Parts: sequence; C-alpha cells; structure tokens
Amino acid sequence: MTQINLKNPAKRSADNAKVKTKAKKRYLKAKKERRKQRKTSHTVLNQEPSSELDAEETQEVVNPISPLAGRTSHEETKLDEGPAHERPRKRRKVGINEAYSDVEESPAKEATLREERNFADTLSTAEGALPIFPLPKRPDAPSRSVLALQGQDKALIEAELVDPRKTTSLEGIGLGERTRKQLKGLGIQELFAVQTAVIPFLLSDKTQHSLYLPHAPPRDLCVSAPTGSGKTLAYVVPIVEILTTRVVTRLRALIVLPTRDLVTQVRETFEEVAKGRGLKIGTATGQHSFAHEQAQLIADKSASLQGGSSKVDILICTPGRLMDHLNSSPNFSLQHLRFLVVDEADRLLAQSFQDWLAQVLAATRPTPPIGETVDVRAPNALPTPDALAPAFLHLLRNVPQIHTSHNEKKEPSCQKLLFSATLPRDPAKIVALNLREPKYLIVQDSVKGSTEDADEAIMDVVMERFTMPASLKEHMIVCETSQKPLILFYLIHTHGVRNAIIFTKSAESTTRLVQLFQFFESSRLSSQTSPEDEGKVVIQPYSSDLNPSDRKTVLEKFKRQEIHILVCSDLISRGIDITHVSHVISYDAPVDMRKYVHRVGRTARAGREGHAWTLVEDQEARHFKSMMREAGHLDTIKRMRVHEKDLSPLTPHYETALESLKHVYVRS
Ligand SMILES: Nc1ncnc2c1ncn2[C@@H]1O[C@H](COP(=O)(O)OP(=O)(O)OP(=O)(O)O)[C@@H](O)[C@H]1O
Repeated sequence: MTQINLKNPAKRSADNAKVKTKAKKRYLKAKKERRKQRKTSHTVLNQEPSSELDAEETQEVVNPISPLAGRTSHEETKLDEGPAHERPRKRRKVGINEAYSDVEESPAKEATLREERNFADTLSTAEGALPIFPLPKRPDAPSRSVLALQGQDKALIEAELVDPRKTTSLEGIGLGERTRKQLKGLGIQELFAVQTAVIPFLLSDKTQHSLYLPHAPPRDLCVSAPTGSGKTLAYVVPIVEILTTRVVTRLRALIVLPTRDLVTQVRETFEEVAKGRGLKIGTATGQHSFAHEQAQLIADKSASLQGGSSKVDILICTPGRLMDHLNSSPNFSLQHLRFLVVDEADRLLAQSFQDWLAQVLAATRPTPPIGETVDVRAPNALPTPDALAPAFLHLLRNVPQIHTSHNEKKEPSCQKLLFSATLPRDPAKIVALNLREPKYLIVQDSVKGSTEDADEAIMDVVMERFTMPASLKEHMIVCETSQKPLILFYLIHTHGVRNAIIFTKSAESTTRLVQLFQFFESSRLSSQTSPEDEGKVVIQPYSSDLNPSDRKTVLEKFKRQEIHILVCSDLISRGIDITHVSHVISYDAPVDMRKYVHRVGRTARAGREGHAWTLVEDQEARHFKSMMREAGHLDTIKRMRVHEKDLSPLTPHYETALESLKHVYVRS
C-alpha cells in the first residue's frame, strides 16, 4: 500500500508523483489495449456482410468466443452496469470500452475485464447490438393550414369541391318531365356547376322526395359558390319538384333573405319555375300591413289549431317580419317545414333580428307538452286528419299509448339549406344552425383534382379568400379625394359606360353624387353643338330614402335600360340580379372583402363579361391593397391610371357643377 507523507509536503508531492506514474502506466496500457480493441471492432463494423449468410457467420464466429455466451440478458445488463456501480464517476458520455478504463484491478481481474470488453465488442458488432438512437428531433410547427382548420366543422374540411366549368343537361339528374319543360321554356338549356351538384343531392334519392321523413331525416347542406353562378335555381328547382307532390297546403318551404328586393326577386323565380303546379307562394317583408300579410298567409285564424294553418306552401320573407308572424300570428306554424333556406347566409347569420334563427329552429322542433292537451277522442278535436306533423304527434296526450314502430323517435323533417358567395368561416355561427350531418359544396376555380388543390380550396373558404366570377375584369384607380368625381365622370364618358351600378358609402353620398353628375351633364350638353339629349347619361339614385314603390319603379326602369346608371349604397350590393350590368364602380372603396365580393358580383353574372372599377383615395390605398393581398387577390386587380391632361377638357364642366351644387346646399 502506498504511504502518503503528511508532514513533508515536498515528499508528499514526490510520493504522489510516484503513485500517479504507476497509475498512469496502467492507464496508458489500458488505453493502448482499448485502441487496439476499437480498431478491430471498427474493422468488423465496417465489413458489411455481403449477404445474409455473411451476417449470420459474423454472429456465429463472434458468439462462441464470448465467455458470457449463454448468460441471461439480465446478467449481461448487470455486468455492463458493474464498473459504474463500483465507483462514482464524472458524468460524461462514454463508449462501451471506456466504461472500463478507470478501473484499477489485479491482473486476474484485468483478464476477466478484458474478456468482458471482448464481449462488449461482440455485442456492438453482432446483430442485436446496442441500438444507436437518433437524436431527438423538434417536431415541425403545425402549418398555417392546419392551424386554420383547427376547430372548424369536420364537414367543411371534407367538403365536396365542384369545378365551376362543369355543366350538365337537364336529363338524368332526377328532374321530372314538367320541370324540364318549364326550365327549357325559361331558356335554360343546361345546368350550371352549383346546380349540377345541389339538385342531384336533393333529388337523386327517391326516398327523400317525401314531405315527411321523421325516421330518416335528410342531411343539411351548405353551399359556397361565386356571385351570379345560379344558386337561386339550385334550390328553387328541387323545392318545387318535391312540394308538387303535396295534397294539402301547409307551410313547407321557408326562404329567408336579408332584403325586400331579394324577396321580390326570388318570388319571381319561384313563380316562373312553379307555374302551373298549383303551389301557393307568399311573401312577408313588412311592405304591407301586418293584417294584410296575415290574411295572405293564414287560412284559418278563428280556432286554435295545433297543426297550424297556412294559405301558402312556400313563404319567402325577411327575418324581421318572420319573427312578427311567429310571435303574433295565430296558427302560423313551422312544424310542417320540409325546407328552410337561408340565402346570403353569412349576412343573415351575422344579424340577430331578435335572435330569429334560434326562434325559427325552435319552431321546427317539437316541444314537450305543457298545460292543456287535446283529447283526440272528443268530437272535432282534430280539425283535419293531417293537422299535426309526425314529429309533433306526441303532443296529443290522450292517444292510447300502444307501442308500434311509430313510437320510435321522430325527427323534424326540415332540411336546412345555406347559400352564399361568402360563406361564414366562423364555426360558432354554423354550430348555431344545429345542422344535421351537413354536407358542404364548394364551387371553386382551382379544382384540378389533386388533394393539394382540394385542401387549398377548403383553405380558401376558411381563410375567406372568396372566388370571383371568371369573366370579371377588375381595376383600381388610386387618386386624390378632390379629383374623385371628375375621374368618375371622365371614366364614364371615355369608356361609354351605360348599364352601370355605382356604389357609395351612404345614402347622403349617393344623393350628392347624383346631383353633381346631373349638373355636370347639363353643363357638358349645353356646350355641345349636337342636340342636347344626344349622348346624355341618365343617372338615378337608388337608396333607402326612396319609398318601396319608387324603388321598384327605379329598378324596373334600370332593367329596361331607361336609366343608364344607378347610384346606391350597399342596399343592393347583395343578390340583386340584373343581367345586363356591364360595370360596377365603387366610388367609395369597400372597407371589407365581403362587401367588395358582393358589389363586384352585380356584374359578370351567369358567365357574362363584366368590369369592376374601384376608386381608391390616396390615404385609403394602403388598407385597400392589404385587404386585397390578404384575400390573395392583389395580382388579379390591375391598376388603371388617369392623367391630369386627360381630365382637362372636362374640368370647366366639373367646376360649373361644383358651383351649382354649392348653391343647392347653401339654399337648403
Ligand atoms: N342554368 C342556367 N342557365 C342559364 N342561366 C342561368 C342558369 N342558372 C341561373 N341562370 C341565371 O344566372 C343569373 C344568376 O343567377 P342567381 O341570381 O341565382 O345567382 P347567385 O349565385 O344567386 O348570385 P348572388 O350570389 O349574386 O346572389 C340569373 O339571371 C339566372 O337566371
């Protein structure tokens, strides 16, 4: 045993040196040996077996050498751990050979250790060697699309994509002979993409043609398709087709729209398609007195009828007036509804209108009986045999309870159909509709069939990157605020614009612009040598300031092209279908993308060409461009430039018009 001199530090250090030298020698020897061993194992490792046989041979040659052959894996594990247990060491990464390097033992023990080292080497070379684990990898961050789709309706993610170029003939998609004839009479030779997808979904399964489907209720449908793509006929045609089978008039289809103008327009479409079918169509918009509407809609107000009473099969309405009838019209019932259509769904779902949606949905569902019930055995208890819809029959308490298949749970048969060019992405809004196994149909341009395209299209809906009609040409004109009216007048005259709709930000702005334009026209025409009326542009306001009948007259004149240009606020930016509109001009730039989509959608309808121009004031340019960029639309909208010198011939008339307008405002 080595003595350590505690008294003499110099001697102590010499002793230490001696001890160290011995230990160092042993260490160097062990190291040399290790290196030798490693060299051998490295060569073996690098010698990849040329065949399976080689690999097996390697194992067979190696294993018999090991003195540990035949030991249990448990014993082997213990042995590997041995040195580490014997002496606590600094924590560092060690190779299997290094694990033995710090051990100072007797030659006999060293021989054992050498054998063990050999065994460790065999382990590293043989099959079943200690596995080399790959370094842990940081998982990839979820993509934007994955994040965007989180929390979205599963049905939306699995939406069916429809190519907008797809058309189909009227035959073979479940339409009856009469409907086909009717459509041909309306000039419809083939069905547009959205119709080719929606009509078969609603009609191809004959079992779904029934008016009541309490045991196999139909799936609901959400449709996103560009403006002017024919969404109205997509729901009008199947509703007419299915309701034609009805015998008794009940309120079976309810179409909810955001404005009176749209109610009138959709009513016209229903009347054209349902002509000669005996279906009764009604509207409720508040345009007439409440009593008048009740008289139009309800057949029997005198008695309280559990099954309700209706004079119409189809009711087209605005949500406000619908609420009035639901709350205050006796016998106005939604229990027989087979279809609930929410057109311009995003707009309607965004507005609460006395929580109209929740109330309508509640009215389509049966409620547990409360209070007084009807004794069906009493004479005249049920006014008509089919007064109650199947899902509501349990309300008749005194019916003897005999268990039959009819006691099975009965669902309301109402099928919800949602349509919009800008379907809401907010899942909460969709959830509020309580949709039944909803199916999503998306009419989207980028469909090439690949999964990536499909995902991209769904992402577009989720991210609110809306699809525009393919035949639409879009331009923006960035200008100074003071120049805006003059630039507008210049564009109208140089491009010979007629059949246009100009959008402003308010009714007041509409009135002012129309007056200014009319003064401008007077000045311009008075200066020309040709007869005054030649080349006159007829411009009219269309705003909430007009009463409903005046609005109707203006719209009709515009449709007949007696008025060339309509100036309006966003009152008619949605849904209005005037096929000959060639230009949509946003005199005041829209502040959000939805508004933009619906405004420009008043042109380029049903595959026709159309132009959309947006005047953007200098200070608005940044917001407008970033809005377009976010919507993935900045590349599509082109810049149009108007030079100062082009405006100069019109400047005197513009100045005169400004002067005249000033007088008007001073006087008033
Ligand atoms: N199959 C068809 N063949 C010819 N014209 C059609 C066809 N389907 C619809 N149209 C016409 O296309 C025009 C646009 O239809 P519709 O008003 O239904 O569009 P939309 O998709 O509802 O548009 P928006 O989103 O602006 O309300 C209408 O004039 C309609 O008559």
